[in-house]
Amino acid sequence: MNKSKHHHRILVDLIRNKRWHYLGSVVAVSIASYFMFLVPTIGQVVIDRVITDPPVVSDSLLNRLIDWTGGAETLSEHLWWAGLAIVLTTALAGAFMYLKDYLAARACEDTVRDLREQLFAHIHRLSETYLNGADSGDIVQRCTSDMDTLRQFLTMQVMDMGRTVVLMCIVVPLMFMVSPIMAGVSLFMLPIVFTFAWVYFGRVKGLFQEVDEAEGELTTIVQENLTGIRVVRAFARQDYECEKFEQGNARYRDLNFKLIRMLSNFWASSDLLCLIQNGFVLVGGGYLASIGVITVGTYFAFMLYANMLIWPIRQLGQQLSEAGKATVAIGRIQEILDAPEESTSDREQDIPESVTGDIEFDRVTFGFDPAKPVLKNVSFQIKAGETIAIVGPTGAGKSTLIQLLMRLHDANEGRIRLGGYDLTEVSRQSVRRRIGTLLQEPFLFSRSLRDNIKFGRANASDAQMIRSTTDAAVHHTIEAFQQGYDTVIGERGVSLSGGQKQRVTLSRTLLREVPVLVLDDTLSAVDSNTEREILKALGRKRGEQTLLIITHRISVCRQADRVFVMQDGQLTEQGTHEQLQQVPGFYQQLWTIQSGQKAQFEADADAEPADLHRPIAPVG
Ligand SMILES: Nc1ncnc2c1ncn2[C@@H]1O[C@H](COP(=O)(O)OP(=O)(O)OP(=O)(O)O)[C@@H](O)[C@H]1O
Repeated sequence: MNKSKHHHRILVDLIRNKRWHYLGSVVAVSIASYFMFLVPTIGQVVIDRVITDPPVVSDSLLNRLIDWTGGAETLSEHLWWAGLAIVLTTALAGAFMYLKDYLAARACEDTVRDLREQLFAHIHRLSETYLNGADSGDIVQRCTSDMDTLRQFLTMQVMDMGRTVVLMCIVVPLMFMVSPIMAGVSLFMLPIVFTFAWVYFGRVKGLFQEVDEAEGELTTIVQENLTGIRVVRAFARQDYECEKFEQGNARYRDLNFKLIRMLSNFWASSDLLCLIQNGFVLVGGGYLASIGVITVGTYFAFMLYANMLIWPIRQLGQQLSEAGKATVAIGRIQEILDAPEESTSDREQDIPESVTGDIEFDRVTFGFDPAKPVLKNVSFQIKAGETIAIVGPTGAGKSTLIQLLMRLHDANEGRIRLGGYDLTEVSRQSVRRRIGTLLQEPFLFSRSLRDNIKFGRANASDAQMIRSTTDAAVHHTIEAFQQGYDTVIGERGVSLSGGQKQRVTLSRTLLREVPVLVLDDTLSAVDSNTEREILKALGRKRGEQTLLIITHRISVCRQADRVFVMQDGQLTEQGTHEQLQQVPGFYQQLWTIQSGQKAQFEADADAEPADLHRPIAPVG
């Protein structure tokens, strides 16, 4: 399908939901336009009947109204009636314009809100593969600045364009009915003004885009510097980053300056064109009135009609050519909406709350690129309540194994079962609700500690929350904060240390009381005392939950019922710590290195403290 047609269809679908509001605003603007047309007409009739000598009488509705109220004499005695009529008609035009603005704003804002919600919900359903490859800054830009471009287009430009078109459709035929020759004089510059604006803005469009891109680049620099400010400081690269920002900033200023210059040229030249049009009406109409082709009243009315149309037409040229910007924005939004969601099937049901923590991998093979498997024919069974430590070199596939268990991806081959349920036959959401995970990188929201901890179980009581923070060895730390659990933590929890963040996220996971708990290298960021406390707390729950701990530490493996060794996507060893340390292989090597390091550390610790201050013997 033609891409831009596809984009327009999305817009049409959204607008269709609010069609009555849009229709109402079109009706309102039509009525307002008619009243706006009526104002000069009242002036025209008054001039022709009361001021002109001899009076000019036509068969119009207004003339008949004057006759009905007592004729021109009565009107000249009560000229304020005409003034009042003009005020009332203007007020009615204003009221209908207000109604049109109200209905249109409601419709447009609702349309954009619907689209925003649709987009946000879709982002939550996007596939893991898409999210892994996506640039989050770009997605944020599409959800905010592109959405705003679209909002402005719908709420302002479309409405103004619609108003101009309706005005033209109503006023132009009426002008021709009043005086075809004056209509010709008043309108002949209109196509020129429109074309000038259209062509000019078509040419400036590229510059608009350049300004947008320069602004985007500047935003990216600021965003990156804020996120990575500690790295910049650590490498003492502030000057370099400031210089980079200055370059981008200067480019942005230069482009904006160029744009403003070009726009000033446009406004000045188009003003001139519009004034030439007014001049034609002034001179041409005056001449036609002087030779009696039109009445003085008609001359007066057309001076106002011409002004009513020429300025909006100038804007219309600009708006139409700028509509391209909105088309680009909706195209970019549509690209996200078209991105693949996590797959679901009709057979999927929710896994029951009471599911046990038995896990089975049955000849599972998986690769992000199926041609290059990351997990190769992995099989194992874990009984509910077992504690399993998973070790292996970096990149062996340990985290990927957990991602498959959580159905972030589906296996290319083989079956994975949780509590006997084949994961492909149950909904992803329900699987994730039954597994508590602690990721390598702790993430906290910029909310209070209470909100963060209760994130996975909003209805938990404070007592339950405190039990989980105590288990995670962080309760006393939180209590020491001035506002305790109500302490609001900065973006990504910057006011907490790495270990504290890790423990808060652990308490958040512990609070969920799920049959399976996964710690993905979580303990590496805490000191050995905290590790011991956490393991002790987890030990108290031993047998209640299946616990999978990805780790590099033998001290953790010793506490596990079994140890799995992953190497190059395969499960190469499994058994208890005691069994595996006897078998030559990866685990034995790990144990040898770490127990050797421990022995060395203990020997150093036992050494005479004076040794540290022993004078260094001269070399040679
Ligand atoms: N999203 C992804 N897309 C493509 N390849 C990936 C992706 N995530 C991981 N990989 C690759 O899959 C392999 C296994 O990665 P995984 O994160 O499972 O290793 P790991 O054993 O957990 O390593 P570590 O101990 O360093 O965390 C690696 O070669 C990695 O490069």
